[in-house]
Amino acid sequence: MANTFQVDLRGLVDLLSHHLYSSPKVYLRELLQNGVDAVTARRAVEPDAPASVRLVPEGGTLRVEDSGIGLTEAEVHSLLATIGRSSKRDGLEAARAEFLGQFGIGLLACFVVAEEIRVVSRSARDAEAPPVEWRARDDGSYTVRTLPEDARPEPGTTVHLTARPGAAEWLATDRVTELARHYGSLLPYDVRVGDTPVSERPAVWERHHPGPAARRAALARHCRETFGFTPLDAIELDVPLAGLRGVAYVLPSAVSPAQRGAHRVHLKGMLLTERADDLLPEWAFFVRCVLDTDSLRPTASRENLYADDTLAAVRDVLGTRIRDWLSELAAGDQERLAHFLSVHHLGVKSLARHDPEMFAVMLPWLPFETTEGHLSLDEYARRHPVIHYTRTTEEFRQVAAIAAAQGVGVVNGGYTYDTELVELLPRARPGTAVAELDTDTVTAHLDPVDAEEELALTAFLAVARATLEPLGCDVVLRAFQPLTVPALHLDDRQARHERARAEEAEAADGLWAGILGSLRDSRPRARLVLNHRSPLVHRMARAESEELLAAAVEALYGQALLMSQRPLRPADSALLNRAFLALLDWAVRPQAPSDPTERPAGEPH
Ligand SMILES: Nc1ncnc2c1ncn2[C@@H]1O[C@H](COP(=O)(O)OP(=O)(O)OP(=O)(O)O)[C@@H](O)[C@H]1O
Repeated sequence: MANTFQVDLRGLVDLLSHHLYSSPKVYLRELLQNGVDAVTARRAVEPDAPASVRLVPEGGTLRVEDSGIGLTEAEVHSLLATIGRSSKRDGLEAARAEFLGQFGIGLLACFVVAEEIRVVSRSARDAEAPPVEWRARDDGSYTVRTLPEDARPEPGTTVHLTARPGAAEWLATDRVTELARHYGSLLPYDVRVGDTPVSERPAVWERHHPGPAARRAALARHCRETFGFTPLDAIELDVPLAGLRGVAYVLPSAVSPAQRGAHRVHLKGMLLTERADDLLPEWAFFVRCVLDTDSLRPTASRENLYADDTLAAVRDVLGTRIRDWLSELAAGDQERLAHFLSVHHLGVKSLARHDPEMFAVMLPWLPFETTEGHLSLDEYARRHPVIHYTRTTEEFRQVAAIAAAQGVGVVNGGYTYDTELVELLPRARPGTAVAELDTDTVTAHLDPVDAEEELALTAFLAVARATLEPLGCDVVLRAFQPLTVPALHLDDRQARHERARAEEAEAADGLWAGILGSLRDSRPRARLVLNHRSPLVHRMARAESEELLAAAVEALYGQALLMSQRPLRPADSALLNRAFLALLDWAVRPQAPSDPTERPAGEPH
């Protein structure tokens, strides 16, 4: 046997009125919306009918009067008293699109602030129908009665709210005015609180301005009032197919790409949400939009947009519009573009990753850190047949100065998106070559040292190799600029990764240790490149004490490691400590006394 659900009315009313919405303030939006929809419905059959919604707050009560379609007694029973029933859903899709409401639950939001809702209505459709009164309490009970003719002579509806204890502030004049302006500033009808108009139509983007400069100033003012910042620029949005108009304001300072924009969306004039975060593609995080549309659908709480195909299509169109604006800047107003990029290059880079056309358009303008300063990749490609890049900033810092001194240009790919973009370059600019900079490339660009000269340093090199062997570091001799750098520590990311893996496996167990032992020699190793042009290296090579030499080599290794800005392993820190103390000791150690009778100071006679 099929049964039907039992509904606990009190629980349902509580759920819909208290838990669906994020704040009590939405009660006012629901009332405004019902009034506006009722006027729309009446004008559909009676185009010249008055179109007004008036809110009258008075000592803990609020009255909302509209000149809309009104209701008959039968409609009151069917529409007001049936949760989930809506007159706005029954018609054709096209007629439905005219209304703001659709779910049949909006009126219940009033129970957040009121303990009783009283509706007095008179139908515009049926001239014979008397006024009717519906009184509902938050326990789910209601009464209906007809009223005498003069209780409401004109068609339309009046909703009376009586504040629940503790909620009177929501019905106070100031609050009602503030909320009515907040939600209703773009509504198409005459909306007033008392006698004060709420509407600010036409919207700033629909107004006529004497010239482009005046228009720009008006938009900037609007942005300050709406969002509290002066925009870098205003991108006008006009998508007739989606019945959408508005503005995207460009933020004057950089924001994190992860922070999704909070956009203001009006639906047929009514403010739907101030926090729409799905309206634009992710990369467009550098703008804040305000717009009015009649095609997007709200969620039931009406505080966000329903993620349907229309929203996806609108997102694409708005993304294209912002992209076109960027291309227009690149083609016509490079000063403004440069200013924009100095703040938002990260957003544009993010966009360029997935948009080859945008990448090509922006290539002459997007800045990258290179060994020759901040340059565009186009400029850089003109100077260097091969664009070398590092994947991390740390690698860049390590080799940049040295590579630059040898004439090898390097781009720092360590910043967000940069490696990805450099790797895309050959596609956007066929004929350019890019290559990741590795230790072999760097070493290959350092001048080899004459065999004879190297031979003269054999003893020194042997001590250096023996000293650094336990640290897994090879020693090679090269000649390079600048002279002030005595040694260079080179260590590929990949090499480090391999080594860490091998060390880990080695520590694991006997079987692995055996297998890996046979591979030990093939492990990639770090490299200390000694600079044959460095006077310091030569002085070290002449040191007579092997003990001093070993300490000096360790110090050189430690200094090169510090210069590479890489995190130190415990063994490296220990070595630095040891080398520093050894050199200190050497420096302050008393020289061998020339006169055997001379005693070091402080020693007792
Ligand atoms: N001021 C009004 N004038 C005429 N009819 C009204 C008025 N307010 C409400 N109604 C009728 O009551 C029905 C239910 O209203 P309610 O606000 O609960 O839902 P809705 O507006 O249809 O949809 P939503 O839940 O999306 O707001 C409406 O569909 C409408 O037919």
